[in-house]
Amino acid sequence: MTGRPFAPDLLAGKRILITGGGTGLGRAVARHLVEHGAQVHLWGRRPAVLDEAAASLPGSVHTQVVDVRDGERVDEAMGELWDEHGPLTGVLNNAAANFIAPTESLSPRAFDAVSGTVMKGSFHTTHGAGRRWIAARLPGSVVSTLTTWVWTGSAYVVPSAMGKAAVHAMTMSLAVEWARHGIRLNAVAPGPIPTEYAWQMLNPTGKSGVGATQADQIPMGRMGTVEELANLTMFLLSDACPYLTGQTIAMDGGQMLAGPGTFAGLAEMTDQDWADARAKSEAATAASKAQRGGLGGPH
Ligand SMILES: CCCCC/C=C/C(=O)SCCNC(=O)CCNC(=O)[C@H](O)C(C)(C)COP(=O)(O)OP(=O)(O)OC[C@H]1O[C@@H](n2cnc3c(N)ncnc32)[C@H](O)[C@@H]1OP(=O)(O)O
Ligand SMILES: NC(=O)C1=CN([C@@H]2O[C@H](COP(=O)(O)OP(=O)(O)OC[C@H]3O[C@@H](n4cnc5c(N)ncnc54)[C@H](OP(=O)(O)O)[C@@H]3O)[C@@H](O)[C@H]2O)C=CC1
Repeated sequence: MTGRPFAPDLLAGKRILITGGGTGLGRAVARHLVEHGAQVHLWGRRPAVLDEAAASLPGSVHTQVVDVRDGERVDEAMGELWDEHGPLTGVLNNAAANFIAPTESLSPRAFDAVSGTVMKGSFHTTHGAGRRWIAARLPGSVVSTLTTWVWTGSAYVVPSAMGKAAVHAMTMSLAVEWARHGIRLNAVAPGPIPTEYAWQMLNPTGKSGVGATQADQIPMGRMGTVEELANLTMFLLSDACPYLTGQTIAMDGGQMLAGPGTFAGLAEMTDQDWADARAKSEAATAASKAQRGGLGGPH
């Protein structure tokens, strides 16, 4: 059980922007931020979705209609937010687009719709906050929600994997460039946490349910939870560890490390299976020893 490891005032005095905060994980994390004392701002493209999300959350929540691919609109909205409410203390780059498709079938617009939302959207938002923090000599914390595909790549979601890898590179690069300004950049890479919109894009039919959206090949035997993601995100957005920067933290129950090129599947073997395996390999060793003459084992 995850519980509530943090004090309710962990984020008191923080003002945090969540892009794509009207649905799914962004909206769920927003609730945890508010419940830990933060003022929260939600961006997305659909006014009704944002309004409904804001109304459902306790505490101080503001919304703006922003397409993060539009750099000029991002800067304008960031200026409005700063002028009306004051400086942000943190940004959560959560907005994303994605769908499964054979890469050879993608049009240029399809590639741009996904990669642009992730890569350009995260850059524009980070840049809009970062240049204001630097000008005002204020610290800041940027957290981006990525995927483990930044290390492994993934077939059939190539524009997303490319966009997320670019934001992983931005995280490492700006962590160094902006460290002297007190601005930190980190990222989280969750394994599957089912949400309505994402599953319509990633597992839309009865035949599309493979590893990435399933629990059966995850060593911990289950999906992640919103509470786990929210706790990790809050830790990174809080003042708990100001020395932490430039890191992308996988939170996937060991999924990425249990690839088909490893022996992870042996978790299915019973005690009898293991006894049989040992007997077979010991027999092979004995046969080998018999051919070694006087040469024994390790000394
Ligand atoms: C499981 C563990 C890891 C999970 C990691 C999760 C990653 C995620 O990011 S899930 C996030 C899912 N959420 C979303 O995608 C929300 C936002 N999505 C959208 O806005 C749409 O679904 C969008 C991605 C299609 C983009 O919409 P929009 O910007 O309005 O673009 P268009 O509808 O005009 O489409 C642009 C272009 O893309 C082509 N296209 C759309 N869908 C598909 C598809 N399924 N397959 C192939 N191509 C597609 C569309 O035809 C357009 O191209 P042109 O025809 O050349 O104009
Ligand atoms: N769910 C999962 O298992 C995992 C998710 N992730 C990541 O977590 C994040 C949230 O995903 P999830 O909640 O599942 O998916 P959702 O589809 O629910 O969230 C995506 C959000 O981004 C917004 N968005 C999309 N395009 C734009 C745009 N151009 N400008 C502004 N906002 C935009 C959408 O709102 P609107 O359409 O109204 O603009 C939506 O609210 C994403 O970054 C995803 O890659 C990572 C690993 C696993």
